[in-house]
Parts: sequence; C-alpha cells; structure tokens
Amino acid sequence: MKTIVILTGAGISAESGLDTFRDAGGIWTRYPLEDVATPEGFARDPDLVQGFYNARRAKAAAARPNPAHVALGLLQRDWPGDVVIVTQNVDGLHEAGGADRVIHMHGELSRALCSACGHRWDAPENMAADEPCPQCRGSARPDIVWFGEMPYHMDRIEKALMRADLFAAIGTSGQVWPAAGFVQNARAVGAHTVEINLEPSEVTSEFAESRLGPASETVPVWVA
Ligand SMILES: CC(C)NC(=O)[C@H](Cc1c[nH]c2ccccc12)NC(=O)[C@H](CCCC/N=C(/NCCC(=O)O)S[C@H]1O[C@H](COP(=O)(O)OP(=O)(O)OC[C@H]2O[C@@H](n3cnc4c(N)ncnc43)[C@H](O)[C@@H]2O)[C@@H](O)[C@H]1O)NC(=O)OCc1ccccc1
Ligand SMILES: [Zn+2]
Repeated sequence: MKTIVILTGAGISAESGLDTFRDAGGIWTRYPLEDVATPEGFARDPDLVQGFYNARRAKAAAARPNPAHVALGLLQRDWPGDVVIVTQNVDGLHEAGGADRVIHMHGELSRALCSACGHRWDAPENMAADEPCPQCRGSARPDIVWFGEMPYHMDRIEKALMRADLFAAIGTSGQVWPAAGFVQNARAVGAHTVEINLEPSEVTSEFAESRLGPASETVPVWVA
C-alpha cells in the first residue's frame, strides 16, 4: 500500500493563532534568531531565551488544532498504507488534531532537555534561566533544535522519504535546511510531490503540483 510522507511548517498552525517566522510580523522579524534560537544565544543570555520560549509555550498550550490538523489526523487513522507526518513545528497541534505518529524534527515546546546529561522531561510552564536538571542538577534548556544543531530523527525521516510514493509539504517557506531539501529526496525515488501553501515557497519549482490557499481550506480538500 502507498506510503505518504507529509512535511509541515508554521503555516499549518497560523490559523490556530500561532505566529509564523518569516511572514509580515513573523517571529524572526521581532526576535533576531541569532539571539533566541542558537546555542550561542542561549549561552549569552539564557534569561532572554527561556523567556522567549516560555511565552511561546503558553501560547501553544492555549491554541486549538484547526481543520488542517484534524484532516491529517483522520488521514493517518484511515489511510490503509503508512502516513508519516514530519513537522518543523514545536507546538503539539498535530497530536491535538488526532495524529498519533508525529516526528518533531525541531523538537517540542512541551519538553525540556539537560545540556549536561541529555535527560528529557516535561517542561514546566515557565523555565528559569538556571532551570536545574532533576537528574543531575545540570542546566536545562528547551528541547528545541536551534540553528547549527543537528535536527532530530534524521535517520527515520530519510528512511521514510526513501519509500515515499507521495510527498506533501504544507505551510512551509522552504528556507530552512535540511527540511527544504526533502522534496528532492522524494523526487529521487519517483514520489509524486505536492506543495500546499498560502503562496509559492522558495522551492515551489521542485514540486510537481502546487495548491495555494489557507491550509484550513486546502488540506481537508486535498485529503478528501
Ligand atoms: C536560515 C537558513 C538559511 N539556515 C539553515 O537552513 C540552517 C543551515 C544553514 C546555515 N547556513 C546556511 C546557508 C545555506 C543553507 C543552509 C544553511 N539550518 C540549520 O541550522 C539546521 C537546523 C535548523 C532548525 C532551526 N530551528 C527551527 N525551529 C526551532 C526553533 C523554534 O521554533 O524556535 S527552524 C524554524 O524555521 C523554519 C522555517 O519556518 P516555516 O515553518 O517554513 O515558517 P515560515 O514562517 O518560514 O513560513 C511559513 C509558510 O507558511 C505559509 N503560510 C502562512 N499562513 C498560512 C496558512 N494559513 N495556510 C497555509 N500556508 C500558510 C507562508 O506563505 C510561508 O510560506 C522551520 O524549520 C522552523 O522550525 N541544522 C543543520 O543544518 O545542522 C547541520 C545538518 C545538516 C544536514 C543534516 C544534518 C545536520
Ligand atoms: Zn542532567
């Protein structure tokens, strides 16, 4: 039975009230990513970084899944073959929308990570600049992949792309790697490729098909 691999980005959560990064008023237009989303920025000012993620954690916790998340949850439940959802998003809206197998390649706001021993646990609502690791008292950070760091689960993602029959990218601008390159991996194994986005992305030309519009409208139609 056919394997579907779906990559999602901030655009799929925009209609749930969560900011995207590069659109007008986007996160990176308000916070320099070097300061809040790099290990160097965290070393320089952990208070600033923890504050940045505490605010996003609270917003994500209050957000509700939209029809795009729900449609993908139903697709994963009902499709006779395998539906692999790979998200760049750090919110939990795919799971809230009914998906139970989601690969968070850039981490999750709801998790904390110890920089010393690698222990992971459910993040408290507000992490302090000197948040201790419950296991070794080392310093804790949000369990988020920052720029310059290796994304999570790359082996599982590459294996899924190798057996993809259909690859879809939803709500992503295609400006951040290695995620922006997944369409090439999928095409290399002969998968059909479709981009579903509000507007053409940096890598639209790589896709065989492009569907434009808000995800809450385009995704349920695409799934149906
Ligand atoms: C800026 C970019 C050039 N930099 C990179 O790509 C770097 C590598 C790099 C450095 N210099 C380079 C020079 C050239 C090429 C690459 C590089 N990448 C890395 O550092 C990565 C790590 C990157 C991860 C950083 N962390 C994130 N997030 C977690 C943090 C946090 O969340 O705070 S990245 C973050 O931005 C990325 C982009 O965001 P999008 O989700 O696409 O959102 P964006 O706002 O950009 O776009 C929204 C889209 O939605 C659309 N939209 C809006 N509303 C809707 C709507 N309603 N419906 C539908 N669509 C909609 C819009 O039209 C738009 O197109 C996402 O990945 C997101 O997770 N690590 C790595 O490379 O390690 C080595 C390596 C390499 C290979 C293999 C292994 C290891
Ligand atoms: Zn520890």
